[in-house]
Parts: sequence; structure tokens; C-alpha cells
Amino acid sequence: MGADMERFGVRTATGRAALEALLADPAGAVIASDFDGTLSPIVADPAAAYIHPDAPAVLAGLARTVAGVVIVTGRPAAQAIELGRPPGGEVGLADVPGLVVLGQYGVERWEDGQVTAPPPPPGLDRVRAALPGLAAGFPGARIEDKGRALALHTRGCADPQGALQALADPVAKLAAETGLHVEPGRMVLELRPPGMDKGVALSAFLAERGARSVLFAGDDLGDLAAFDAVHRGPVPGVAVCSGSAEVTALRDKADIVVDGPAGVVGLLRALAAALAAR
Ligand SMILES: O=P(O)(O)OC[C@H]1O[C@H](O[C@H]2O[C@H](CO)[C@@H](O)[C@H](O)[C@H]2O)[C@H](O)[C@@H](O)[C@@H]1O
Repeated sequence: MGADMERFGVRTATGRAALEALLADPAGAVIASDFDGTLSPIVADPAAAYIHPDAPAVLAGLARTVAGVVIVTGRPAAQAIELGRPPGGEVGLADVPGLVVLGQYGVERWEDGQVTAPPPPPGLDRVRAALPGLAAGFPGARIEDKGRALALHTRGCADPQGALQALADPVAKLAAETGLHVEPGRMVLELRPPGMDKGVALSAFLAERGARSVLFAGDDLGDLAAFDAVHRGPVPGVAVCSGSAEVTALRDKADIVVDGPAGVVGLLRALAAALAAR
């Protein structure tokens, strides 16, 4: 077991214990992951953020062994499925047996090709009308309409971080006026329904599956709630940081830190190999 722990780069005692529990009892394990920045590399155009080419097959292999594989994402769930098949790829996320996608920070659920979700929150139309005015002052800013939430991206601006800071107050004011929640992320401010986050969504999924252990991988601020759920929940949990220079807040809270989506896929591949060797 010691060799396994070394291979996985676990740096905390609780992470070691949780990973040992997962390896000893895979039928009780849930493998959970964020999408953008964790399974798919960060790119300038959100519509072009396809999954790492090896991720679907690796997740499909794991899904045959564990209690469940779940993607917990800020994306609309169906869009994660679309971007979850790399261009020209033969295997996509839709081929992962029993996969569930909890989209839009947990308000949507994709399963067996069907999406279930509540109606869009009141206030969204007002945000939809107001955001172009806010974005107009920042050439290169991009509005992403996700149906139940809107995102204002600054990655295309000449000074993405400066634009993000300048937009923070007006976006917070708009959120307060419309009863929405501001979700800050990687060069993005999202206005989304309140009352749900990735931690709540993941905890509910773990309870539903009767999970006895969990591994969750994430890269961004919105994943911190899932890290908390992993560490404070009733079953042993491993939090994996998909590391980047852009976001450092997750590193100190992670049991394992890997280098971006390629590192996450490598870790999941090593996990699948260790389970197959048992
Ligand atoms: O919860 P996630 O799966 O991490 O999704 C969070 C948001 O990710 C997307 O935006 C981010 O990725 C883009 C593509 O690489 C990048 O251009 C952008 O700067 C990032 O913030 C997505 O567009 C959002 O809808 C997600 O909520």
C-alpha cells in the first residue's frame, strides 16, 4: 500500500487513509470531478473547451469498478456531455457507464441522456438585459448565456484580471437587485441561482449512492465547497487539486496536487490500474 500512496503523491494523513479505504473497497467508492480546468484544459473560447482526449475512456474504465462516477460542473449538464467527446474521439462522457452530470453548480442533472432541472430563476431576464451594458466598457469581454445562469468572461480582455476587478462591484450590485448569487471563477463572474453549490450537490449524490468513500478533483473557487464536503462529510474523502498558476486557493486544502487536466487524467489512470491489479 505504501508504494501506491507514493505513486499517487498523497501529502496528507487523511488523504492517505481515504485513498486506502477507496482502494480496499472500490464498490463503495464515488469518483467525482469538475469539468473545466480539471478534465478539460482552459482555453479562450468556452465553446471550444473539449475534454482531455484520454479522460472519457479512463472514466469509463473506473465506472465499471466503482459505485458511481459524477461530474459536478458550472456548465449546463448537456453541454458538458457535448464537450465531453473530443473532436474525432470515439469515446465521450456519454459512454461512461452510469455517468451522472450535476450541472450549473448542481441545479441540473443529466442521466441516461435526459436532463432534469428547475425553471430558470426569476431575475435572470433582468441580468440578461443588463450585462451587455456592463460588458461594453471592457472590449473582449464575453457573455455566456447558460439558460439558468449568465457568465461574464474577461479572459479575452487586454487586462483580464483588471477587468474582473472593475466588474466585481457592478456585478455584485446586479446580483443583489435580482436575487442571484455571484460565483467568481477563472476570469469569470457568474450570476446564478442561490441555494445550491457543488458541496451540497456532491453530498446529496454520495448519500444517494450509499458511498463509503469519495475522490473529488477540482481546480477553481467553485470547487472549494466540494472540497469541504469531501473533508467534512461522513465518508473518507480525497480532494485533488488540478493545479494552475491562475488559481492557488485549492492547493493548501488538497490531499493531492497534480498538474492540470493531464495530471488529473494521469492520476485517474493510475487509480484504475491499481484497482485492476487487486
Ligand atoms: O465548474 P466547471 O466545470 O469548472 O465550470 C466553471 C466554468 O467554466 C467555464 O469557464 C472557464 O473555462 C473556459 C474554457 O476553458 C475559460 O475560457 C474561462 O475563462 C473559464 O472561466 C464555463 O465557460 C463556465 O460556464 C463554467 O461555469
